[in-house]
Amino acid sequence: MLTEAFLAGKEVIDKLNSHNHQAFFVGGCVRDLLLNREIGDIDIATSAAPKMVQNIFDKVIPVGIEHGTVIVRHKQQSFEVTTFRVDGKYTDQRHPDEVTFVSAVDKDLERRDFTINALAMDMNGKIIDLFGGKKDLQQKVIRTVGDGYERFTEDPLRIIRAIRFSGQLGFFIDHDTLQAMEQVKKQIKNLAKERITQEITKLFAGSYLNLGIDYLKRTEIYKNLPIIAQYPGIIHKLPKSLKPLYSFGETIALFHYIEPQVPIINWVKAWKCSNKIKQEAIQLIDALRYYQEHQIDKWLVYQLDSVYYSGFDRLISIFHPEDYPIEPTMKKLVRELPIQSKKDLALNGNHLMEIFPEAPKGPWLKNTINRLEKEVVLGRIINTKYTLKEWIRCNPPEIN
Ligand SMILES: Nc1ccn([C@@H]2O[C@H](COP(=O)(O)OP(=O)(O)OP(=O)(O)O)[C@@H](O)[C@H]2O)c(=O)n1
Ligand SMILES: [Mg+2]
Repeated sequence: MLTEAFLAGKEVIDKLNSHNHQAFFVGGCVRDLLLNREIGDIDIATSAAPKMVQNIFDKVIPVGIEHGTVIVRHKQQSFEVTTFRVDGKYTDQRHPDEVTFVSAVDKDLERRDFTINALAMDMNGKIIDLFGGKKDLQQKVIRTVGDGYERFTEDPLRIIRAIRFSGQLGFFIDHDTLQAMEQVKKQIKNLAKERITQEITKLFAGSYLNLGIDYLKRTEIYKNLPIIAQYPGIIHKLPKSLKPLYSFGETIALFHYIEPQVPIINWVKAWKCSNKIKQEAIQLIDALRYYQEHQIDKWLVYQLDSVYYSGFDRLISIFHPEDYPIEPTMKKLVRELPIQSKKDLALNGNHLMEIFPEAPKGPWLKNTINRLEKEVVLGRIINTKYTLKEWIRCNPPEIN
């Protein structure tokens, strides 16, 4: 079934064709269409040079003209349109030193990583399959296009991509391909860390991640990954049957929970993660630790940002499978919370200073508010000025 995005993509291809240019769907979108999987981004390869593409369409964003790539906006969708190309040598293993644009799709497909990613499809749904990609899709095999050693030295990220695809699709890696991966694996160290993080994020979100992790172990490719290279025991401590984790913050929390010796901040720095991922990992770990001592309660759901509830539940499924799923309980508890934040407390710092007029300002103010907050959230005291004042009189703060 062609999605709306595909139908809009067909119109882009149709328009290029009507200007006498060849154009095809290529890469992951063709693979995923044939596998009946949800389609991510749609890539189009064309014989038209980037300048021509810019002339043909109204809305074109020149994201990587030097590599022949522009983004065409059509019907509110984005299409990465790339001119057929043959890459030159890769001195930095990331950007080819030169890109030669060619007029045929064959050469373009030849430079791609795996047979299952080297399929092209024209606007009538006719597939161009020069390397047995369809057969490999049927047989569930990941195999390089041509010589594996060459493909992996061109871009060693492809080694991790092979493992990522096995974890996403449940495919086995062809024997020669696997050998070539082992030959080139040391070069993974030279890759930009963000690129590795992107692929490993997709691996851990894969439905068959245990297969991918098995490959990481068997090939010892994990010895070339940030942090894991220095703590090789970590990978072996991973639970045997993991469930997919949909964000890298969850994955960091998983690793930190099984190996607390490595601080979260070290993961974040070594894997070049965003602040958002860092916050997510910290919140999830705090919640897991609290859960270990107290189980689920209102304080846990109050402290944990609700966007992380399902991630927390996924970690519970790993570490406390008998308690899974816990998200419904969390959602029920959050609806019953007496307050949503500190601001809702019936007493604030100014009130506290009125109660203790002699006391100087200091950390005691914040500490007292925090204690009140927890008592109220846990339902041990009612959130009224009177009861909070009474509680303070019975539990006078240490003024500091
Ligand atoms: N190191 C790489 C990265 C990409 N490609 C080619 O570029 C296509 C698009 O790359 P990308 O979007 O990164 O991967 P997809 O295969 O599309 O997977 P996803 O669904 O995750 O986007 C791939 O299918 C593959 O043909 C490649 O040959 N070598
Ligand atoms: Mg893609």
